[in-house]
Amino acid sequence: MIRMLDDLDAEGAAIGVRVDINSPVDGDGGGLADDARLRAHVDTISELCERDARVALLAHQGRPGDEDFTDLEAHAHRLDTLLSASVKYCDSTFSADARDRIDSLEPGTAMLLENTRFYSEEYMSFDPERAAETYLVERLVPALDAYVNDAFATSHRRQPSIIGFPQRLPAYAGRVMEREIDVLGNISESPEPRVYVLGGAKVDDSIEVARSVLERGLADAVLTAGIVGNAFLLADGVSLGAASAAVVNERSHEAVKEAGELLDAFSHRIYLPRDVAIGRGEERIELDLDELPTDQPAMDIGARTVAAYAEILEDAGTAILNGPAGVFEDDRFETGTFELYGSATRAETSIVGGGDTASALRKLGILDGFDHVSTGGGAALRMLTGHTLVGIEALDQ
Ligand SMILES: Nc1ncnc2c1ncn2[C@@H]1O[C@H](COP(=O)(O)OP(=O)(O)OP(=O)(O)O)[C@@H](O)[C@H]1O
Ligand SMILES: O=C(O)[C@H](O)COP(=O)(O)O
Repeated sequence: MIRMLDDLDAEGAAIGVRVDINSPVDGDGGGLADDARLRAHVDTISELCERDARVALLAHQGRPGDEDFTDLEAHAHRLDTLLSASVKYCDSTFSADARDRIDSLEPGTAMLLENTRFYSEEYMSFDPERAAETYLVERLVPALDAYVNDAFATSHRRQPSIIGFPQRLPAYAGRVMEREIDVLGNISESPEPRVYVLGGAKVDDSIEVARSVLERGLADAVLTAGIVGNAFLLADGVSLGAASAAVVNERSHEAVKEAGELLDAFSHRIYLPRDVAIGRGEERIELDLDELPTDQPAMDIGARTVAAYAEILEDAGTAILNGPAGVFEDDRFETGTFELYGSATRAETSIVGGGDTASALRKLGILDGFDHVSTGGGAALRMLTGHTLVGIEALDQ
């Protein structure tokens, strides 16, 4: 059974709370370019502070070697502004100083510990038992009374801060985690017909999702768009042109073959774009499939595809969407995503996963129309295929 915050005796307790505030950062100076993930955790942190807990926040930012691999000072300042309780910053994660500062936290206040991935163990994969023996867990456990996992978006990772602490401390799901489990953990119970829209650039991941939901009978229809749609068109023998084929092949060598296998097995449940949009100079030009190939890459789905997909989505019991329909960052190619996702909001229930997708919808101003916008990318995709996550399993004590 997974225990929730309601089960936690918070008053005066030192609570380690794992959050996922991994965010886009500004190139210069390491400021935050988007604080949506920080806002998502406000409920959990505020509630614990209001209940007089002493909150030690654990989080990562970026991956070692990447430009967004930064310290968490800016995150702490932003959380301090977002919350009515005070949030301090500690520039180490489990040093003696960090432990002393946890010990002297005032009830009703929080402190963000340094980027967990500054320590190499946190960027490795462990079994839960081994994760519980890492330095991070060993050193912090004596300073903590309980652990809360609110980092749904990282809970597919076998990392110590996710799966180690529940081996050693009473463990609870935070409010973000609770909401995500409620919606994504019961996907097979959601209203039918269930329609998955798979767009974006992660062709291999999306094909894997398509395979899984079709084989498990979770999907009544899979609508393809973005580079994923182009891979399916190529697999169906449509001659898109060398430029589009190169974009697909750059992403994956196996995609067209695997998409072809899925089409052989499930052709009646997989839907392909009927037209595409390309750029010529400043202009957007839509081409039907019989007007192809073209020397320009297909950057969006066209109006005929949007209309056909909208009919299916508006009748859906559940619409589950991941990945934009086109290169939404370019004004000429945002309409496919805007129209397609707009029609999905008219389904009985609409669920969106994927960080880029959420930021596309925020840019297009249609994010509020969805019933559930997951904080997770890879984690949400895994749940949407009917699997659980190691971090959630670890909470099941
Ligand atoms: N036809 C296309 N050609 C080139 N790029 C495309 C096309 N369609 C969509 N994209 C690109 O796909 C990217 C987003 O895809 P991605 O699969 O990463 O989304 P996501 O699942 O929401 O993200 P994440 O899982 O990282 O949170 C966007 O940058 C968009 O420009
Ligand atoms: O952004 C995410 O999907 C999560 O924060 C996990 O990050 P990771 O893919 O670097 O483990």
